[in-house]
Amino acid sequence: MNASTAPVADLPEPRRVPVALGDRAYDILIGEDLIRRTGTLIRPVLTGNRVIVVTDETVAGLHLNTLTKSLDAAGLDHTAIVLPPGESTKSFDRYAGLMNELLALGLERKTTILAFGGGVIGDLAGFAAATALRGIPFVQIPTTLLAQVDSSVGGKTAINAPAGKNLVGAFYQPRMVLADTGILDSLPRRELLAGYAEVVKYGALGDLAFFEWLERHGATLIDGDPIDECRAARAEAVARSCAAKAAIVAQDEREGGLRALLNLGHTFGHALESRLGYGPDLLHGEAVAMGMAMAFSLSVRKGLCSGQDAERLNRHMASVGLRLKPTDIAGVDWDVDDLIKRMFKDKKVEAGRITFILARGLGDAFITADVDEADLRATLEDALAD
Ligand SMILES: NC(=O)c1ccc[n+]([C@@H]2O[C@H](COP(=O)([O-])OP(=O)(O)OC[C@H]3O[C@@H](n4cnc5c(N)ncnc54)[C@H](O)[C@@H]3O)[C@@H](O)[C@H]2O)c1
Ligand SMILES: O=C(O)C(=O)C[C@@H](O)[C@H](O)[C@H](O)COP(=O)(O)O
Ligand SMILES: [Zn+2]
Repeated sequence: MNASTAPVADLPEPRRVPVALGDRAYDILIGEDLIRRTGTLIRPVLTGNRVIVVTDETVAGLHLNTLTKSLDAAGLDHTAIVLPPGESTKSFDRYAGLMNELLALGLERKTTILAFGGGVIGDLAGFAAATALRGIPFVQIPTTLLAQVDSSVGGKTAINAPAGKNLVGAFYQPRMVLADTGILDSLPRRELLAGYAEVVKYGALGDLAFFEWLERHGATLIDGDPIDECRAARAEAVARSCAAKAAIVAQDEREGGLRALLNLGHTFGHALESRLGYGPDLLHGEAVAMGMAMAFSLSVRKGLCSGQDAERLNRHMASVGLRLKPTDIAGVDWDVDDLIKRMFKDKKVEAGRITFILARGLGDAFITADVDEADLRATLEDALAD
């Protein structure tokens, strides 16, 4: 019997990846058909009987009914707040609107927020949970590949500011993460690809064997053919990515050092996103792919990494359809000085120096502030050349 029609009682146990954070520890549950079981699965981490689902219009249209049925079946009292989809929802205005709606619903300290959507919903609803009544519990139910492999794990919550990406936020851990890999079937290819960039990031930053696995299975994972292999590859990629992220977060929850490795590609990528005003022309994951290409290019320029490794990374990303250069986006007048200014808004700037994540090779990234402006400028000029 196909898993999606099997009685809930007959469904296999999800895989569990623990995030070992002492009194803030939690599990990431990964598998198919978890949305249908949400009520039962989250029960052990709820402190009360009431949940408020925060989601976006697209996810609500496709999947909210399945989720609310499972909450009903578990006897939970629930309400949903539905926001517009897209990066522009991670804004001061939407945050204020969401907080007012939550407060109007009369939430209490034992009310749990369920962040049901991609990284935008997870980051915004997580920040709302961190700040409502000085912190109420929340559960991440990520529905994009990007959110399942990255944003739902580790407790970074934030909104964007005109000055830069994720500049207003909090470290605030969820009580549980429920990653239903079957829900990725409805995700558009462009969004899958954007999430795939963050998957490649784990291989590129610290796990050459995982990168090699992605070279073999990436196309199947994205294109869904054959379907059984695709499902297995998606579940494996989510589990390996979550395990990689959990291992780093458990050692450095608040990015005192090591965690900055997870920012590979982001110092460049965030500057590109902010230049485009967080609009639909450049998704976060797409910016990360371009940013990783630039980070490796800078590493090669500094004589740290072989050109072959940088080419191999780019070849793999291009082979699945990821764009590698900002100039692949039509109609943007890029400016090197403007991008450098934006890079100085990065949260990793220390004593006026940008911190970079560079690489000695595939699977061997490291953190450094030792970059000359001339090398940075030349890297950006190269990336912006046609
Ligand atoms: N907190 C972190 O550690 C962290 C990590 C990585 C990225 N992020 C943030 O995550 C955000 C990007 O997240 P994203 O890529 O998930 O984008 P997103 O939340 O905008 O979702 C992408 C699109 O897919 C739609 N969608 C979601 N699930 C769907 C489904 N199952 N079927 C069909 N459509 C679906 C959404 O409505 C949206 O239009 C960025 O703001 C980024 O900064 C945060
Ligand atoms: O979890 C982390 O740490 C990351 O850096 C993951 C990134 O993929 C993510 O985009 C994160 O939001 C970027 O962090 P920021 O601190 O640069 O905003
Ligand atoms: Zn990211």
